[in-house]
Amino acid sequence: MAGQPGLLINRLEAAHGRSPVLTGLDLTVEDGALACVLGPSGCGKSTLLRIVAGFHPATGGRVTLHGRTLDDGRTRVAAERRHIGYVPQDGALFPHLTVAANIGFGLPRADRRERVGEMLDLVGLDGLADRHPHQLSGGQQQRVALARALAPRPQLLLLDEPFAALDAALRTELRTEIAATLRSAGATAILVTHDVDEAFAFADTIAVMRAGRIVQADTPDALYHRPADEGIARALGEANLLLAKATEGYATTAFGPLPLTTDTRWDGVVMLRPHQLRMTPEPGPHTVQARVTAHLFRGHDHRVELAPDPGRDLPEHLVVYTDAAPPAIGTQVHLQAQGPAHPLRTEDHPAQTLTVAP
Ligand SMILES: Nc1ncnc2c1ncn2[C@@H]1O[C@H](COP(=O)(O)OP(=O)(O)OP(=O)(O)O)[C@@H](O)[C@H]1O
Repeated sequence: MAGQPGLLINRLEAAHGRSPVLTGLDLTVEDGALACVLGPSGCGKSTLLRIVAGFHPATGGRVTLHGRTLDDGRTRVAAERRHIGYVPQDGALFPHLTVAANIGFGLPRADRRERVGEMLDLVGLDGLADRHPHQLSGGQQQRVALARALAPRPQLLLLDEPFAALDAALRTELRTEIAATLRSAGATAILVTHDVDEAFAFADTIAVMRAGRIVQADTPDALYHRPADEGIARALGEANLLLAKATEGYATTAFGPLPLTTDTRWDGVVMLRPHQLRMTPEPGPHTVQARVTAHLFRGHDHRVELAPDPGRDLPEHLVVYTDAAPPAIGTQVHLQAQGPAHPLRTEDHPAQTLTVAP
């Protein structure tokens, strides 16, 4: 049932040989939710999925699916008895079997034909049932892999960077399409990726992973606008960090007083995302003068890098995203900030919360 915790992972620990990989990882995925674990290469994402799937043992903690303990570091339910589907990076289809036989593999004979038909329909591959994997495009192969994983009606589907081998355009198309397919099937799924765009396109919940732990899990919107620290802020996108002094109800910055995302009084660093800064030709109240140092057309917008005038407690570079064509490199402009600014812990500025408003 949607809203009920389907998968519960508590204090999970795991190692490869003597090297610890997961060091007390917590994650909850509600039934019917599409969750994404986002983290850099090597942080332990695949290991996490492999433990949930039953291919790798936990050394501590607990993995529970619908109240049933799958692994508590001592006893483990066998992978084939977990009712969990797994789609690896390369799809791993059986090369000598047709598409239909790949999807129907392991299904009870009685409803195999019907279920294969449903799955082909779901992933939009009607008419390709008799082909072999080598006669399919990369995207079609991944759709077959998804259909094969969904065919036995798993309680949970695990996707390990399933779009990594595809080119950029196909990746974008397929991740949106597969998210829609999973939603229409009411599936509960976890996708692991190091690609933030993929996480945004796919997930209801993003869990940011760092060095064997989940450091923050929330909706994409909440994570983007209210990350807990600088590392999480940068994992979700570009960020402008400013020094701020706490004032009643506001943070005083080089851009003047800005409202905060929380009702905390905050002395330290605050974050503004690039779309919260605006370039104007004329100075105005609380504007900061800056010189355009670089710009990049990205199709949907322009990314502009600017060097603010020194001596204002600002970073060397600020980043602005704008729909309008940017001024030439070297042009002096004035920057205006739009709140709310978000208080952020950073390594250099472990900022202090002064008081929390009642
Ligand atoms: N079979 C293995 N034997 C020994 N060490 C391993 C093994 N598999 C993974 N590791 C190590 O465990 C750590 C986590 O690996 P894992 O594959 O889980 O990370 P990941 O976040 O999925 O990385 P990527 O995004 O590159 O796939 C890495 O340091 C890796 O080198």
